[in-house]
Amino acid sequence: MVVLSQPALNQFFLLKTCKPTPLFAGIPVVDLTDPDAKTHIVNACRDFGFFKLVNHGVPLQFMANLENETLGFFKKPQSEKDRAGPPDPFGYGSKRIGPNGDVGWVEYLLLNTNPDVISPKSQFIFREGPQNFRAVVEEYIRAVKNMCYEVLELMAEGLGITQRNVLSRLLKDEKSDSCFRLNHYPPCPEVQALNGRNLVGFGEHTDPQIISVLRSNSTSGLQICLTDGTWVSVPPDQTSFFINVGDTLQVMTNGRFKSVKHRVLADPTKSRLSMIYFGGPPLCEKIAPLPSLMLKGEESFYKEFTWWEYKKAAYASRLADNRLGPFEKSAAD
Ligand SMILES: C=C1C[C@]23C[C@@]1(O)CC[C@H]2[C@@]12CC[C@H](O)[C@@](C)(C(=O)O1)[C@H]2[C@@H]3C(=O)O
Ligand SMILES: O=C(O)CCC(=O)C(=O)O
Ligand SMILES: [Fe+2]
Repeated sequence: MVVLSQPALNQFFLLKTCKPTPLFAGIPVVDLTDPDAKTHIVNACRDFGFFKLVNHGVPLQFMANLENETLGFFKKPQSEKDRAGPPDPFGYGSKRIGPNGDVGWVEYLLLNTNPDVISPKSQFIFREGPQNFRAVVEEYIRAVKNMCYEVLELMAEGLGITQRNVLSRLLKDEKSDSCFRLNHYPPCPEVQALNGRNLVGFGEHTDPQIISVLRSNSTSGLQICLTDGTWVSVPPDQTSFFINVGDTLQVMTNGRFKSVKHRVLADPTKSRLSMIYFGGPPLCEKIAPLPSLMLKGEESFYKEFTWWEYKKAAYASRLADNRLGPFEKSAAD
């Protein structure tokens, strides 16, 4: 990515004045090998929509392999990377996020997670990319998906649902509409001259899917919004995963879990690399509160919709929009 002068930064990127947010020590930590993991998962999803997962069983070597290969891709000349774009929705993108005018200090690759439906653009990326790229992406995704199924099965148990696979089956389905994102936030030395203002790497938003599984290098930048509206910085941990509740899981739990609002700020000196698996249901899946969770007489807070309908609306929205708003039932419904 090119270096921009300060006036150019001011013009092009959404800069916000915000107080420094110290690293937050209260992020819930779930140990996947803990016999009480299911309870901790449910409590964390209820109170934060977010948690850190340790002892997850995904080999650290898979993370390191993917990080190395990905850095190899982002180090290529801009003209070569651009040949893997635009991200419509899959492919290479730089500074522009989504189709509706959002921008950020980030470059990224968006990929489909289903190796059978690998898009021509992804094939191109893997053919032109670093030597081993496709192999390490697939190795990583396979391991993360399996770990994610376990998290969702523990979540169902923790919610008191007897059908353990009620959530995981949606991601295991061969038609699951999941995707994978590799984000690179180059260091931005100009940030230091911004008088306490921050440069947005990836603007505030919630993830539309069921669940997101994030791993980053040791550069901070990720922030989450707590239920009282305060933003806190997540201490990075390159050996762990961070799990986000997505909008779809909020609906499926009838609001018991809330999708977490999050964002990334650019760092003046260090580059951040993150890899995120977004687990979504099949396009035709009806999204509604899980019947096995609903108490007697409890009504859904949401109109019924399919994932395809929600996804279509999401891709017509701006990053910071409240995407679930139009799907909430009003008094008249
Ligand atoms: C501005 C946008 C980018 C996004 C599609 C959208 O119109 C609204 C949701 C955004 C988001 C956030 C989570 C994931 O990073 C993502 C891939 C997704 O599924 O929804 C992005 C979309 C994107 O970058 O295309
Ligand atoms: O890159 C990150 O750390 C988070 C990015 C993110 O929230 C997203 O891609 O949806
Ligand atoms: Fe996100």
